[in-house]
Amino acid sequence: MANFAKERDWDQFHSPRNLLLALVGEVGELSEIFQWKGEVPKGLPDWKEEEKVHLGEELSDVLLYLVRLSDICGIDLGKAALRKVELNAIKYPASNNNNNGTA
Ligand SMILES: Nc1ccn([C@H]2C[C@H](O)[C@@H](COP(=O)(O)OP(=O)(O)OP(=O)(O)O)O2)c(=O)n1
Repeated sequence: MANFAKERDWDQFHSPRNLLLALVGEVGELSEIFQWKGEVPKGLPDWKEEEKVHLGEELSDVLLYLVRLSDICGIDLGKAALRKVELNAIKYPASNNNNNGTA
């Protein structure tokens, strides 16, 4: 993403705030795919191939803007995410199976 922006002289647009707004916009586009459908089964067995391709595109847009936002903010997202998984494991021990994550 850093190379992609540099090659197009887009660093000027990729400020933290702009990237956050772009990310939220793509989350909106992702939400539109599920809008009005009601609950859908895991694996989306009834979806057409083109709908799944579209879903993959919107998921990717969210991921790419998230990665770029993290980079531009000087956050090592891989490292931060692994640390967060460790923190989650401490907060929600596997032995405590009555805790569904809402407490
Ligand atoms: N200033 C920009 C514009 C685009 N992109 C990249 C990141 C996203 O992966 C994708 C977003 O492109 P679009 O804004 O064209 O959005 P869509 O692909 O969702 O197109 P549309 O909104 O027409 O569905 O391109 C980027 O990094 N910086």
